[in-house]
Amino acid sequence: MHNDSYIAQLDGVTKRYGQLVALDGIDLGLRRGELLALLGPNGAGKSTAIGLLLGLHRADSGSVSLFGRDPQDIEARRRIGVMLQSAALPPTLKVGELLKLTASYYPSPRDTGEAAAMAGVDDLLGRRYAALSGGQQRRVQFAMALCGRPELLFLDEPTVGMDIDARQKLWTAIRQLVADGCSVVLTTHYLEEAEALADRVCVIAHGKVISEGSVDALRARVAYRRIRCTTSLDTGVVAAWPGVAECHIEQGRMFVSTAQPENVVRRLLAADAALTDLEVLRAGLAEAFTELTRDNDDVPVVEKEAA
Ligand SMILES: Nc1ncnc2c1ncn2[C@@H]1O[C@H](COP(=O)(O)OP(=O)(O)OP(=O)(O)O)[C@@H](O)[C@H]1O
Repeated sequence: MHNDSYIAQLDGVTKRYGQLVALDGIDLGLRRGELLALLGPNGAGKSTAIGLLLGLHRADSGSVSLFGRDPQDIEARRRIGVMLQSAALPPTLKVGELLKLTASYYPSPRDTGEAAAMAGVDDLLGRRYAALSGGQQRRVQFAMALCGRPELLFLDEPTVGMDIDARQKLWTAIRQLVADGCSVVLTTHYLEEAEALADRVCVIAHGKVISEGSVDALRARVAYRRIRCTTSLDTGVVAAWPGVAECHIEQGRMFVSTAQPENVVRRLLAADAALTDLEVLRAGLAEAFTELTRDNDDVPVVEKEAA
């Protein structure tokens, strides 16, 4: 059902490409001022969801709205900034020219120098876009997304190809934008990115939302804890203990996954009096994601009846 508190919404949306059902009656809403991360395996439907909200595709059924309007409405489109996975940009233009051109499409654009500084590309303004590295091009695309002073930013895998420093700087810029009231829809395969930035996470698999909530709420759905320690015990022996789901050695330390951490810790200490560096860790988003999507693997996406 349409909800006025959402600034972007998919309401019972189905989208097919031929017989392939990319989105299967999906409901998705974004509230003003929040950063919503869309997670999901390859082909889950994340980019299709964004494409519908941008008016690039039309839904086969259900309704799509952007600021309460049709996403193809120019009034709605002027309020957004977009960074898609692939951008075909005129190769001969310099970065400064690209930013000026982008800003010219908007009624009250951001100063291009400010957009460039926010994206960390102020030293690239005189360079030809086509001659930049992949990571530099991504940062320029981010600067372009900021040119219109957007109220809502769509970032589709924004940090792919960026080095650690560039990624950290982009995260800082995104946090600042959200602190200033900008809403963000982010897709990412880097779970630490969602963990670092998202107010809310929506896990999509096979065109459906399979889980939704805060990072903490998703983590809490995972019963397992991770025990980490330095021990001479054999992984095969520990793996066979009751309640142990998995056991391996990483960089000289043993990692044990278990839903019964107290019992396993007692047994570890009893079995190895020389055990050190003991830590019990809660599950990360990575474990939650793996657990959530595991049951959805290998489900065919093709609808039984042709559209
Ligand atoms: N233009 C298209 N024509 C045909 N099929 C498409 C098209 N675009 C997407 N699909 C299919 O729709 C499904 C959803 O694709 P989509 O790109 O939305 O997934 P995604 O979650 O963004 O994946 P990724 O993480 O790989 O980017 C996939 O099975 C994909 O092959």
